[in-house]
Amino acid sequence: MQISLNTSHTISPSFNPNTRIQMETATLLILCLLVAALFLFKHNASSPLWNIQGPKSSSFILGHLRELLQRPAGLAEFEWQRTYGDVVRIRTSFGSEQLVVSDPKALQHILCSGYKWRRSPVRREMGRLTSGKGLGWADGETHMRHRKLMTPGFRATETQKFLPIFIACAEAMSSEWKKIISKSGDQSCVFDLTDHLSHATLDAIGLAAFDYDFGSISNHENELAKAYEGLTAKAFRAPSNMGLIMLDLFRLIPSAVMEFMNDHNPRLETLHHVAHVGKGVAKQLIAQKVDEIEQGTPNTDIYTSLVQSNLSESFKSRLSDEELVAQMSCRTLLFGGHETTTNSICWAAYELARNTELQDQLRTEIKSTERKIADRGEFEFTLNDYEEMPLLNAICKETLRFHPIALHLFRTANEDDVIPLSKPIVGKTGQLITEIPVSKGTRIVGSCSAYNRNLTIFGEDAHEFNPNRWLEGRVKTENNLGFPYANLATFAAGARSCIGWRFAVAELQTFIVVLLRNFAIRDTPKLTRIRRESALTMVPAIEGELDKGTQLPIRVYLGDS
Ligand code: HEM
Repeated sequence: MQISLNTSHTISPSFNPNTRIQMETATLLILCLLVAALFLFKHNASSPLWNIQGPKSSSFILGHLRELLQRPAGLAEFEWQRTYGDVVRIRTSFGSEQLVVSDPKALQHILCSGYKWRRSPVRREMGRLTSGKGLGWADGETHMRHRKLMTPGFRATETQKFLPIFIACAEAMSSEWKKIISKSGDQSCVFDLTDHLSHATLDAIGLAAFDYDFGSISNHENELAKAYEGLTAKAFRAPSNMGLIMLDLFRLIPSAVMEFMNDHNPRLETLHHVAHVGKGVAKQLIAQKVDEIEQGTPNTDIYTSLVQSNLSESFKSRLSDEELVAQMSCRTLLFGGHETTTNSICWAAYELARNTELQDQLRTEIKSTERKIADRGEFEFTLNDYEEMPLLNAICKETLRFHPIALHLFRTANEDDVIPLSKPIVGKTGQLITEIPVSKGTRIVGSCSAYNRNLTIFGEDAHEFNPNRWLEGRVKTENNLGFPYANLATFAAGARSCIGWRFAVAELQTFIVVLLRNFAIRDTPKLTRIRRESALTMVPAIEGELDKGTQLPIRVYLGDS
């Protein structure tokens, strides 16, 4: 996840107080960075990680940051994993070091250690920028308090209640498509799925999480929906080299200074605007929910559940109004639950569009389940029906394995620790290393994409998209290391694992079912140039057209052929 920190904007010659604040901020920043670089240089001279192997870096200033964050998603990690094993030492800015970890036991140890390993300060700051001081920002005790209050809204029983919303949103998008296709003359149209799905999933999260109707499938005028339009493309994109260095060194700057600089950074105006509009809507919603609860007519949305559990907590454990507002703003629920599902559905559609045989097999499974539902006198799918559809589940699992949209989990050791390994790695001295002692402050990046290609767990063909591995029972799940879904790292694990994973899986299942019962989807020539781009989430883009942002052009036919 990166914030674009392009520094090429021009400074107006006319003096004004804002300009002075910006210049002072820039000077302060440069000074801080110089001191930081000097500190790092001295600090890294004697590293306890000296025996861990990793690639040579061609740049002292940038280390491997470009390979990790500017190349197509996952490629560098796959190469490093193949060459050096499941723990690799890389360089970041000014010779600093970081471990890239895809070893299952090591990841489980780090992610499930309570708060022994913390989210990095820069990632927390991103959480604050996108959602205020909500769950994504909170740490330690505060995080535990936020998480406890939010959990009831995400249980399996709640997810079942959201299914009609997901179906309605997917059907509304399909109706729009049918209208457009019927006017086209040849029974088919090319749709950019990133755009259409983004509207449909925004409506779904709005209704399920807040009982708030963005109505964005048919109407693009809602202020909050407009603020969200293309947010990832506008605010988050692959950072420049300078952006990479600053992101890496920000960890050495006191958080109050970092917050001040970001709050006054005109480049982050889009995020400030979204936060401002989101806060206004959140305040209205809190008042409405409290009112409904007091009248004895509470809704079933996630936010009502949060306000309800908050009211029932002892005063000391309650969230403040500011914290409740933060849960509503973008990252916490809207961001957490919008772009993530949009892109996962896109990747499933991409795979299905390129494999018509698989698509036909799945359509047969959908039709046979529809007959079963009709036989019991009902009309719509339930979570149980999805559960009993082996191919649907295999495709969802394989999509989430092969295309994990949250690529990296950044963590910093909060105390000295020893990381255990599932499989020894060979040290620089040729010795086998079975555990890695690390000191407080050690930084790791957990690689979801590399873990999800682990040959021992997922099979020798782990680098191929093949749903059959799940149908044939070839995936090792018996030693599940705490990952919430299918032994995949896609939703992380432990105290900070994805709170919305059930929601995400049910929404993915629903959109696939509704798409295939209404349409046949097919490849377009541009799909041969698809690139997995690392923005805030892993998004589809077209090689040679990266400046156009996210794109997934798919040909859609009415009916099933
Ligand atoms: C396919 C879809 C999704 C994927 C792959 C995904 C993945 C993740 C991952 C990897 C994390 C941990 C990030 C870290 O610790 O650095 C996370 C956290 C989170 N996710 Fe998701 N997510 C998805 C959908 C959702 C949905 C639908 C919601 C809400 C409706 C949601 C809400 C959250 C929240 C609130 C957190 C922060 C949890 C905490 O810090 O305690 N996510 N997600």
